Amino acid sequence: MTELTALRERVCLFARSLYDRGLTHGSTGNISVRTPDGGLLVTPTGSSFLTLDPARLSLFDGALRHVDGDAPTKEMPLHRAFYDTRSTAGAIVHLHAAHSVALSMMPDADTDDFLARLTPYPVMQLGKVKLLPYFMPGDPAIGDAIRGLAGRRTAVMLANHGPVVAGKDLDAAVYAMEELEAAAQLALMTRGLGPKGLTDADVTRLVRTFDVEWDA
Ligand SMILES: O=C(CO)COP(=O)(O)O
Ligand SMILES: [Zn+2]
Repeated sequence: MTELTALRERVCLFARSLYDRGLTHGSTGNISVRTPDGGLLVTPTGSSFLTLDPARLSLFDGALRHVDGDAPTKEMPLHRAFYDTRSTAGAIVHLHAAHSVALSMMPDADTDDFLARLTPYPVMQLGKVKLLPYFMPGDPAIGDAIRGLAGRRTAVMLANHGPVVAGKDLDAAVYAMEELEAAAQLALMTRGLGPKGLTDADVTRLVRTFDVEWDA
């Protein structure tokens, strides 16, 4: 099996797993991943994570021209913006994950630091998550907003829509996305109950120990 064939299957495996756990639904969500030759493998627009066909994923060459497979996600501007501003990005995952979306609509949401610091892994895998305003799905302005962050954030939350996470590879992007959604769920579960979160000293230690990119 070639590296590209294995990557096609891994995209579909993760997509199916995310779908099966209700982390996105219907034909929502999209994934892109760098190919060994510097191109991209992207989930097709209108496709469901339940039934992705590895052979029909959209393939882009190193010059990011569409060369094979179905038409790509309409969120290409968003994916491109992350790759253009974060040289370390090897994969991008976007979902319509319910707890994150619910938290994005709270009137007191912190737009610069979306997730309360309740547990260590979101700090370690996401750093600070920026809450961006609502845009229509597919609006190129989402890409402009991500470019405006100049590569300082690994994850953004699109208000009333869904999270987007960049990772060094597909596994890292998926795991970090799972942390984002789990952290949003914990924030909602403990909302109004005065949970004892991590201290600033705990966060500083995590950032230093795990070499977290921290946009102060
Ligand atoms: O989540 C989505 C839009 O934001 C899904 O769109 P696509 O089917 O074009 O990937
Ligand atoms: Zn979406």
